[in-house]
Amino acid sequence: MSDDMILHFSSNSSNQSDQSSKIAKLEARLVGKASSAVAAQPQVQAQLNSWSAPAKFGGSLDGLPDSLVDSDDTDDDDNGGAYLIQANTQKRRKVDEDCSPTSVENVEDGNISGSTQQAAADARHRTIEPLDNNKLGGDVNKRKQSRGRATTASGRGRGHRVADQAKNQIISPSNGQVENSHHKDGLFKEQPGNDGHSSREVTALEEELKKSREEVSDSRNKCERLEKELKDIKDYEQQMKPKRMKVISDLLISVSKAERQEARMRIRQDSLRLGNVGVIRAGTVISEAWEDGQAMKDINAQLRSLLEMKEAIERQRKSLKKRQPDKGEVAEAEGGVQEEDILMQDEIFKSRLASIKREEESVLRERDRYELEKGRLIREMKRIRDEDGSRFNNFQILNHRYALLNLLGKGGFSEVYKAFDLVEHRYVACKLHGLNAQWSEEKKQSYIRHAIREYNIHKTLVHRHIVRLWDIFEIDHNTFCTVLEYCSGKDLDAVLKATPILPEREARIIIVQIFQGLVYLNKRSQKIIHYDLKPGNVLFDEFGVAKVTDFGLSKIVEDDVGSQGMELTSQGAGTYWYLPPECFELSRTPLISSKVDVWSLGVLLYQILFGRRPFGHDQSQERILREDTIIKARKVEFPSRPSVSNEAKDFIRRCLTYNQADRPDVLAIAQDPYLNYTKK
Ligand SMILES: Nc1ncnc2c1ncn2[C@@H]1O[C@H](COP(=O)(O)OP(=O)(O)OP(=O)(O)O)[C@@H](O)[C@H]1O
Repeated sequence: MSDDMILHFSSNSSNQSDQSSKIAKLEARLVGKASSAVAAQPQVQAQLNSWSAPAKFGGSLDGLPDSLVDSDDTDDDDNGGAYLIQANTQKRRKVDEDCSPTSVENVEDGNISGSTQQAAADARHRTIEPLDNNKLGGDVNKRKQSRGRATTASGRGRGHRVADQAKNQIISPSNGQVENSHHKDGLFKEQPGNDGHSSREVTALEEELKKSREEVSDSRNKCERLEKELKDIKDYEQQMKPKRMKVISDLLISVSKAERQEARMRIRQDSLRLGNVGVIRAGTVISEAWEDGQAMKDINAQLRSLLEMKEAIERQRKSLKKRQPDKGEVAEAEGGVQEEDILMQDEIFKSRLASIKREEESVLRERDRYELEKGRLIREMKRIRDEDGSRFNNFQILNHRYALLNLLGKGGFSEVYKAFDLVEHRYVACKLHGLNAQWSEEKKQSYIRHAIREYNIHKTLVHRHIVRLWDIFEIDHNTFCTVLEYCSGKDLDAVLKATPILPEREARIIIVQIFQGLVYLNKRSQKIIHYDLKPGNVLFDEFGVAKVTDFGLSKIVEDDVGSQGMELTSQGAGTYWYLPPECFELSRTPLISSKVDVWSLGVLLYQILFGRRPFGHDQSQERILREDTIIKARKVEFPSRPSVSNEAKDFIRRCLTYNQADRPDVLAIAQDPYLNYTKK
């Protein structure tokens, strides 16, 4: 070992006073025996060989020159931090036991400096680090890297051989015991003062390790306990699920039963007031006819009596006129008094007729109100009759999750039930599509294809103003069900039947919402024409939000469609009052676009504002077709009452532009100021 190296060790010494005095002593000796230092070299080398051993345990070679650092010692890394600490602890304990003052003397005699001993203390100190920092693996790896770097820098010189030798002295892989004959020989000794300190440290570390082990074991137990608890809860949940479903559906069923009872009771009461369907026999023919209830009878009686009164007064007036004196009689009648009486009497009759007219108007208004109530009653009667005749009226649970409650209404080929989704816990509308058993297999397949097509279009639509379609499933060979977002408000058709004219403000906000839904349909990559916009296909939720439904006739606009639009292949379908002229063209296959929906909304707004449709209001579908009503609908006329803003009329005119090419499409009309709600 060179003097440099010895000096290097000296420079690594701590500031402990006893160590320092030893260093000073040793340095003095080294200076005095410069020549003997060379002779002493092999001995120092031997001692260093043994010294490097403890450094190995804690990876505490940092203080050593690069040439002494071993890059091949991967064993400790592989065994992991805990093993390393254990080995270190055992090693240190052994070192503590082996160290005695005598051996220190020997070291001094052998010209090793106190700094070497300090390096050993440093090494011990560093071996504690991994435990203190609680990151054993990381520290080991770091040291491994630093050792790797050191080797690259210095190459495998003499220091390497020293480290190799040290490595051989470190741990028996089988039991982690230190195998260093030098220790046994007492070559490596420690100061007595440090001895007590180290053993306290070791004890503390051992206790800490024990505690950590206990904590690990506790955590493991806790983990197992929690896993078991979780499993129990899951099992319990699984067990409870059907029970909970049963309780919820039982409650819903009892509420629905009460609602059914109430609905039937209300019908009975209203029937007494408004009327009922009676059976009329005419020979062998039995037919149904409406029989007015008491309130209607009273109103009609009132109207009749007013009419009779009116007629009586009219008769009186006529006879009064007959009694009017001629010129000769007037002269006889003392200055025309009789004439004045007649004039007065006529004035009294006129006044009475005017008051009868007012009364009559009031009764007629009341009768109109009753007529609306009667209409609602007739619809409710029909609903109840449909519900009673439905095969789904016994509160079935469909597809293991949809609890059918009460019938909402019946369409052409479907029944719509209010239902409760027992999985998502929300109300839904189950639309039950029944195929007619009499239909040919081909017709059934065509209907199913059509419904699946509708489902595929509708299911992708997610918008506030479009009714969501949640699910579809088969019930049996002839029936399948689509599950829709439930809209608890009425549909617009029912609203208009109850209140045929809405204030412009309310009408406008309904139309704006529908247009927003249409804009969504036209901004998708796959544009959609609804094609069947009418009051019955606009639903309201509980907050009055309008939503478009029924995509049964809707068309997907393919990408390659020209500017004129796509071909209308299903001509004849739809509700004629709401379809534009191009849909009735017979000379060629019509080309259609979103302008169809713009026209329909123009008709809808007109109807909401004026209580009637602009074209063919009183005509049947068949007559509209026969008389080319829509083909002739070149100009829209507005009634003088109710009064409606010019903006609304202009907007309707734009929607009802006869010429398809001049009519704006959905995205263009969406920019119209009438649909814009920003503050002016
Ligand atoms: N999602 C829904 N939420 C609440 N009620 C609904 C829903 N869908 C339909 N209804 C109601 O169910 C009834 C029947 O609906 P359906 O769509 O079958 O009628 P329709 O349009 O007259 O029939 P079709 O489309 O077969 O001609 C209507 O009164 C409608 O208001």
